[in-house]
Amino acid sequence: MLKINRAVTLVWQSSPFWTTIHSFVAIVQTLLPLIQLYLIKLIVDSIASSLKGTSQSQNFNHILFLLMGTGIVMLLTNFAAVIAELVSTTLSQRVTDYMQVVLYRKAIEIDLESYENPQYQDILERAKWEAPHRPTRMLNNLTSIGQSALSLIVVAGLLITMHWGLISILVVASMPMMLLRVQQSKALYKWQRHQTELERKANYFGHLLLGDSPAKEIRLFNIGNLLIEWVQELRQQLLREKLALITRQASARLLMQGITSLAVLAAYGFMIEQTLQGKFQLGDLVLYSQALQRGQGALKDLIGNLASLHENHLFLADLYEFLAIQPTIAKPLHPTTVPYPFRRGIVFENVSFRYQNSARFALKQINLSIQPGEVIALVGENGSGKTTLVKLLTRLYDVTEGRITIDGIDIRHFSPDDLHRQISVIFQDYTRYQFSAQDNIWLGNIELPITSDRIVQSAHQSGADAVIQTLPQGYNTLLGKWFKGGEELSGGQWQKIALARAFLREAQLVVLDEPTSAMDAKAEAEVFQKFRDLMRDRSALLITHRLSTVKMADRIYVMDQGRITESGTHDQLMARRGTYAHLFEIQAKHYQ
Ligand SMILES: Nc1ncnc2c1ncn2[C@@H]1O[C@H](COP(=O)(O)OP(=O)(O)OP(=O)(O)O)[C@@H](O)[C@H]1O
Repeated sequence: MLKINRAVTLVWQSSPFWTTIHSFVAIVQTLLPLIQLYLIKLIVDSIASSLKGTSQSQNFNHILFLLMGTGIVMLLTNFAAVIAELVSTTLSQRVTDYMQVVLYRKAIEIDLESYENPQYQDILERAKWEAPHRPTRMLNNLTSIGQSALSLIVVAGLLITMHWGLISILVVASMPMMLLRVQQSKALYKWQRHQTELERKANYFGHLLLGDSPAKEIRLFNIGNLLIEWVQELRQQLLREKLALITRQASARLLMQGITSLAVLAAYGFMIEQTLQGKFQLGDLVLYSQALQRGQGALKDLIGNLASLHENHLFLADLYEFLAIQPTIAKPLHPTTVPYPFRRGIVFENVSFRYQNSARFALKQINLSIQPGEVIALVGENGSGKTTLVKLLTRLYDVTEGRITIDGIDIRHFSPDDLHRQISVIFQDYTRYQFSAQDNIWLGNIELPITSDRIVQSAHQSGADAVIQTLPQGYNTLLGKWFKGGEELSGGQWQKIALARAFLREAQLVVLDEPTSAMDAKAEAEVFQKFRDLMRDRSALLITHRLSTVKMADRIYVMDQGRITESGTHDQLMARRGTYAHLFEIQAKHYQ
């Protein structure tokens, strides 16, 4: 019941106006056929009294009047059906749009960790399927249930005047069907839930075959047909299972329908027998058989809608399951403000970290400090834990052991939004927004006006300005190839744009996780010269495999298998003749 309330609330929240109109039209649609039925009864009565011979012309006028009334009701019924369709389309679109926003809002609140969990992906996938249409369907079920129930009450009142047994036969004969439908809804839900991962896999193939980023590899490795074969197998498996289920369900329904039809036939037989015995007039027979027909229709609708309500209610549980996910990265109730400016800076104290579902620690006993104004570099082999360290610093994940502090305060005491305002990060898998060049940079600090001079300034600092100047509409040029008129950039050019976005943030710490890997050597040297100037009063954390860049850092930390194995300036590390010196010499040799 609670879930039904929630569904109706969601529909109401999406549009109170259209929900009211929808309910009003539904009431009108219920009443009209009943009025029509009543008018027919009056017509039959008048004909009967006319046949008895009392005042035929007066009766004829009366019948004509009733007939006109019936015509108007029929017209109104058609009109109401058209309006109902219009209202229903509008309302369901409003609900779909509203539910999308509800989903988006929840998705941006959930921990990053959830995205790496297949179970979460299943919940998200089901919520995506169900959210847009289930609440409207439930509302429609509820209105139809109300309509059928009202029709049934009126029809039952009529049938009882003939014989109480008629309505009882109808109701009892429908019970098995009702139970069957509920049981079938459960089976369908269970099957669909079970299929989520398979369905998601099939969708993944769609992403590979239709997406723009895999398109190059699919052509060059010539694997398109193979992927199509794989997805066809998956789809066939899904179809086979679904067909088996719906065939089983349809056969069971057919059997039940047979039982109900037999009961209705018996009721008709009873009515004919009563009329033949002279207990009822022919008009009564017409009225009662119409009532029985409508009653049967209403009962069928009622059962169908109750079963469907049950089914929608089961499926909505998936949406509620998604909406109930709470971020584990707790926001403090009374957050401390992030110090401005940093005085002592950032310190990692014995930090260890293990990803959920992972047996080994990605970071072990990390001790590291970044003082105000310092440029720190992190170097190390692939998988040594550099990016993980940044994820902890920005609280995309929380440490497993130890703590990270800013000016001695544990970062868990800050609100994540406040922390993110002070730490600007560009990851190696930064986003290429298919928006204008200006928007791409402005998204780094939306608190600034979109026309701010700082956008161009940041673009200068990252080298993006020179790229943007060559574009047809300068800063207004749409980037990427997804939309008409878009200009595609090279990898290095996109990186410059991403860097400008990071610079715009005016954060006290800028973190660049392999920011220049796609840039040419000249561009990289220029960026870092500007970067040093820019960082005069701010701190920076650089992650890079190019050790020529690392030389400029105030302190370098070398990571290996989740641990810091060396630290110091370039000269100190070279003098130490450890891993860093070894790596540096290997790279230097390539340039000689
Ligand atoms: N989401 C994750 N779930 C589980 N393990 C992860 C996850 N992300 C990374 N790891 C593991 O953590 C370790 C450190 O990964 P990380 O991405 O921090 O390395 P990195 O030093 O940044 O590597 P690279 O130089 O290749 O970018 C690796 O062993 C990796 O397999």
